[in-house]
Amino acid sequence: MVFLLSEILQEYGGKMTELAKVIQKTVLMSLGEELGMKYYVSEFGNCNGYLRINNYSPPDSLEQEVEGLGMHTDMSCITIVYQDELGGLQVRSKDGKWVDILPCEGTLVVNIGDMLQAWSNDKLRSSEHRVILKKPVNRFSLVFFWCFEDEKVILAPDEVVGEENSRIYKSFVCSDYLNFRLTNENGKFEKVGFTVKDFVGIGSKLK
Ligand SMILES: O=C(O)CCC(=O)C(=O)O
Ligand SMILES: [Fe+2]
Repeated sequence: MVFLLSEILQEYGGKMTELAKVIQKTVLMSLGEELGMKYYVSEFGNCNGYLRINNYSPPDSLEQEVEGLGMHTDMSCITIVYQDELGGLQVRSKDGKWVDILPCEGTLVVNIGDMLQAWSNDKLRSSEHRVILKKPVNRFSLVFFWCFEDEKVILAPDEVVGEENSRIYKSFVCSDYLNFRLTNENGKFEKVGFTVKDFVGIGSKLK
């Protein structure tokens, strides 16, 4: 059984890695074809994938809205999400409204994460999202996080910032941001809403 599971993970993980690479390249090309080709390997060539299986227990009561996962941003470059047929994934719009991402057979959802937001100097935006539990049954999702290597120093290249724009983020080490989000009270986004902009945004009052 363990053997079988590891085989499945290996097979699935390999496919997801291939898919993540294609999506990552496509997203970078949206910033400019030449730029995408140039940085896809040099900057994103050592990315790693992490697969998470989420199993949400049914809520005790459905009288009020129950959050299975509170509002957050992903710490990845990109995230690929498969949610089961129950739905419940929501993304926050620019004006702060929650928009349902309805499940659709054969469809995966792709989020931009904080690392890509910082690397692209906000040209690509990390989505604020959450999960609402709507039915009295377990909900499952499979989430594949495509991330920079821990030791990577993240700094938007001058070409990405653009001549007329100013740089929004100081350079930072990937694992320092992960630690900030995972261990520091300030970084617990669902509590205080601090994200990569608060961590290394130029002009951030945090430090
Ligand atoms: O369960 C979902 O649909 C999304 C989960 C999610 O956003 C996450 O694991 O970061
Ligand atoms: Fe997420």
